[in-house]
Amino acid sequence: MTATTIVFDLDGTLVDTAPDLVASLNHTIAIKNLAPVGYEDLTHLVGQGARVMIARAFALRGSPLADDEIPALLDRFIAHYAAGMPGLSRPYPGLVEALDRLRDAGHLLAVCTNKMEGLARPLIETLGLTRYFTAITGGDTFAVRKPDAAHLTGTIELAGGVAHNALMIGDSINDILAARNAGIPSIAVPFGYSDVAVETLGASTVISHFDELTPELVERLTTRA
Ligand SMILES: O=C(O)COP(=O)(O)O
Ligand SMILES: [Mg+2]
Repeated sequence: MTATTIVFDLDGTLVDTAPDLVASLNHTIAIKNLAPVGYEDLTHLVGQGARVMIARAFALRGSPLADDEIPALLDRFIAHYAAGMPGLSRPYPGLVEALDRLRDAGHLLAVCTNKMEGLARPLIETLGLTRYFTAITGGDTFAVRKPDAAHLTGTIELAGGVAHNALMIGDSINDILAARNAGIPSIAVPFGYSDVAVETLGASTVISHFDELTPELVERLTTRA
């Protein structure tokens, strides 16, 4: 079996970060006395990094931000989120076993997230997962981010792999589109933060638990006819 680069999205795929994202977002919008957002709002807010999430939350509460207000609020979010890490965030069930299994099969593992790299790395570190990944890139690592193919292909290259033998696993349209834009097969997971049913995202397949993520599945999805 040849080494495939298996690239994971972070928020809603590797780790259930929702409680901490919501808490830090509510800490941020509380500065203008806005009503807190809930988990059900998160699927419409998350996906393009903290800056966009903050802007969307203020707009959702009827108080859209001027561009020059965003940097200070982003700092407020980052300080709160970084101080609480890992908070209530936990890897999804079966993840660690799947990472062990895939690594033992000789595959390269990487993270490609639209979260800022400076938040993604310490989160992965505090959860004890850094050692699995040969590359971790964020929404601000390159000039572009998911769904741009170059974020994904740049991650694969940093991981020491090749785009023609790679697989993307994610919870949202940005992940599946980035894979499609790069000509890479993809797996969608339904336990994350998609605002639509993951079956409609156009992934190569859907798995509902990491127990299903086996070397055999990787082989099947990456072997070209
Ligand atoms: O933090 C975000 O907005 C998105 O993060 P993800 O790309 O890991 O899902
Ligand atoms: Mg995600």
